Amino acid sequence: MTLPILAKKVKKLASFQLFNLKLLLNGESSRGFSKFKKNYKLKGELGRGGFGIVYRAIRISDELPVAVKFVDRRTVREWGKLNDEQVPMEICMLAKCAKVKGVIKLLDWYSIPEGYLVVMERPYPCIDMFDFIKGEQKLDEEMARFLFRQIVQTVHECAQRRVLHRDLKDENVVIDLVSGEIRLIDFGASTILKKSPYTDFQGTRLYCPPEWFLHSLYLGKEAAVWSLGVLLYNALNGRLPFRNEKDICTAHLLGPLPFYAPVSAEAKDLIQRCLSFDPFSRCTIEAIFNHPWLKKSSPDWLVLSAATGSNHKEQNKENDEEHDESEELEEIHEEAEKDRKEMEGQNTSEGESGVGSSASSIATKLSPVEPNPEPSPRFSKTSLLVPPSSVELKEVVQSSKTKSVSQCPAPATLKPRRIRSKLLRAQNQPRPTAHQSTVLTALRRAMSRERHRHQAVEAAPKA
Ligand SMILES: Nc1ncnc2c1ncn2[C@@H]1O[C@H](COP(=O)(O)OP(=O)(O)OP(=O)(O)O)[C@@H](O)[C@H]1O
Repeated sequence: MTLPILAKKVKKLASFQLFNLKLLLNGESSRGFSKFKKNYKLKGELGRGGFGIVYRAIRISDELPVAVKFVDRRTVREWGKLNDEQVPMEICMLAKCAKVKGVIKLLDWYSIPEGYLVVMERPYPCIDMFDFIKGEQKLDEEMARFLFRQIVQTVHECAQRRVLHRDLKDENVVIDLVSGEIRLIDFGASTILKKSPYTDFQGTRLYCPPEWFLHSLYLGKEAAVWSLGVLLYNALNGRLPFRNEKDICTAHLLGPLPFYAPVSAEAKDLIQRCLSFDPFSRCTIEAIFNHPWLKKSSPDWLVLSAATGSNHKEQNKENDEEHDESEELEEIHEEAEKDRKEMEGQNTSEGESGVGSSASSIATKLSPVEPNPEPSPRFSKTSLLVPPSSVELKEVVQSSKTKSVSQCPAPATLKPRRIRSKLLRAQNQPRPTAHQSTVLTALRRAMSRERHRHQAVEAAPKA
C-alpha cells in the first residue's frame, strides 16, 4: 500500500472514531436518547415504510399525542443543516415548513447512535388517505375536491419555501377525522426546490413522471404536478392509473386514460392536464388552483364525512389491535434490524411503493404498446395506521360530536336534492349511525378501546 493511500485511510479511521465519540457523548446531550425518554413515552407502532418505523407516543408533560419516526442513519441519503447542525434533510425540510398549515408539525428531534428520532404532531383521531380511500373504495368528487384542494395548497406553500416533497401519495397524507384537515407527512425524500433538473429520485415509482424513466431527469414542480394527477386519479377511481413504468411511459399513446368510476368531464380534464406526458405542457400548480373543478365550493367536513361509507371494518379491526408498549431503545434496535433484513430481501423495481435513486433502463423494457388491461384495485401499502388512543383527546372528539351539523352553511354548488338529503339526514337524525359514517366508526372504535382499557385497569388486582 502506498504512503498517500495509507495516510488517507488513517485519516478516515480517525474521523470515523471522532464521529463515534460524538455520538456516544450525544447520548448525554440535550438531543440524546436519555432526554427523549424523559420527555416522551412510546406506546406502540403506528406505521412503517421503506425507510423507518413510526411509533405512537405521548409527550409526558401534557399527554399530547405525538408520532415518533425512527430514521436509520444508514438510510439517510441527503443531509441538510439546521442551526448549524448536520441533520437528515427530512428534519431540515420539516423545520422549513413549520408555518405551513398542511404540513405535519415537527415538535422535536433527537440523535441516537443508530439514527434519529423525529417527533411530530399526531392528529387524533386520524387516518391516512390510503386507508380512507380503501375504506370508501373510491371517493366521491366532493370529498376528493375537499381533500385535494388542501393538498395542492400545501404543495404550493412548500414550494414557496423552496421545499420539494418528492413523495406525494395517499399514504403520505394524514386526515384529521375531527376537522377534516390534512397533514402532509414523510419528508424522507424531500429536497430543496431548484429550477434546474434533478438527476436523483427516492420517491415512489408509480407516482413518478415518464421523463424520469426515459431521461433520468425531471423538474421539481412539474414532477410534483404529475404525482398530484396520479393521486387525484387514484382517489376518484380507487386504483392507480399506471401499473408499471412501461404504462407510465406509453399510456399517452393509447388515447385518453380509462376511468373506472363515473367521473365528471371537469375532473377528467384536470387529471389529464396533470398527467400530460410532456412536462412543458403539463399544467402548473397555479393552474390547478384555477381549474374549474377545483374552484367549485365544497361542503363542510361534517356534511362530507356524514356521507362516507362503512367499509372500514377490516382496517379498523386491524388497527384496534394494541401493540405492546415498548422498551423503547431495544425495540427500535430490533425493529431496525428486522426492517433492514426485509429491505435487503425485497425487489422493489416495479412495486407500487418501490423507491429508488436510479431510473431503470425503461427503453430496454419497452415492448410494443398493447392496450392496458384494467389495473386492479389497491389492497396493500407500505405502512399501516393504528388509530391512536388517548383519554384526554376523547374529550376533543366528544365536544366535536356535539357540534351541530345543521349549523354548517349549505354548499352553493350542491344539487338541490343532494343538499336536502344530506341536511335532512343531519337534522332529522342528529348523528348518522356509526354504520353510515366512516369517521364516526373510527371515533367510536377509538373511544371504545379507551373504555376497555380503563375497565381492564380497574379490574386488575391492586398490587
Ligand atoms: N405524524 C403522524 N401522524 C399520524 N400518522 C403518521 C404520522 N407519521 C407517520 N404516520 C403513519 O405512519 C406511516 C409511515 O410513515 P412515513 O411515511 O413517514 O414512513 P416511511 O418509512 O418514510 O414510509 P415510506 O416508505 O412510505 O416513505 C404513514 O403512512 C402514516 O400512516
